[in-house]
Amino acid sequence: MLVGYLGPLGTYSHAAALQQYPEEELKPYGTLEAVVEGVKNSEVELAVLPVENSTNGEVRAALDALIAEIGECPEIKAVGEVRVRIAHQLFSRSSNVSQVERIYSHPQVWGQASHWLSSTLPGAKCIDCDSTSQAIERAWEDKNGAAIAGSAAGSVYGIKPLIANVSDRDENTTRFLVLAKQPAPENKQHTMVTFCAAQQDLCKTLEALVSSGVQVTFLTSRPLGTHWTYRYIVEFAGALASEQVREALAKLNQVTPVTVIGAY
Ligand SMILES: O=C(O)C(=O)C[C@]1(C(=O)O)C=C[C@@H](O)C=C1
Repeated sequence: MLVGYLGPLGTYSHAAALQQYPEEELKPYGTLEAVVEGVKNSEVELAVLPVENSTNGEVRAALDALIAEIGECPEIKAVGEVRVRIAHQLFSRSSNVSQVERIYSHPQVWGQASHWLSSTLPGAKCIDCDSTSQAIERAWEDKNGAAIAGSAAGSVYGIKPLIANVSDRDENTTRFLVLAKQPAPENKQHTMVTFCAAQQDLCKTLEALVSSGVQVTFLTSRPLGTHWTYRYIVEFAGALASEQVREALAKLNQVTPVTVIGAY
């Protein structure tokens, strides 16, 4: 079985794929969008996609890519979840942190190390990269550059960190959804759905869930660009096959059409 992930080797997505599928063949992709496309085009049977970090919240690019591809290909579903401890380190060709002028990393990382960055390197420019491993490659071409990445990325490139811990929080964790072109499992503990609603209808949609007795565990919104209508992504506790969740989805469908993203 082939499992897609945001590469190259050594990214946190690679760690998630290895943690969940140690025996399977893994296929790296260059961007989060390409990971979801890989599932859509059946190049891989499964893929891991980061969706939420305990320090910095939702991974917006990943959720946007997932919603866009599900719109085109509704067979894509989340069928599992993997949680990975994220411990950031600073890697640099320079041996002195005061010489660092530019820092390379994945944009999701800035909010996971913002206190460290503003206290230690307040003047440094932050440069977005497609992944933390790519950040090391780019920082190595810059004599006043440094990358924030994990220890696995350092091992892949055979380098030691200049600073061993730059995360704002020790318990920093990212959760990844496992994607597949399969029906969402009926018996898992959590369900994720998406729907569109005007601002004033948000309470009605939540009421549909809460009055059915399900507990909402995650909620995020994206503006649709019209004033002021949103796409919501909501996760709640409960198996798809349970009476409670069936009732919740039926009630929600009466307010606005709902799409099941998956269950895990
Ligand atoms: O760049 C990586 O190493 C990734 O796997 C991406 C990613 C993310 O998009 O959230 C994964 C986990 C961390 O939160 C930081 C970056």
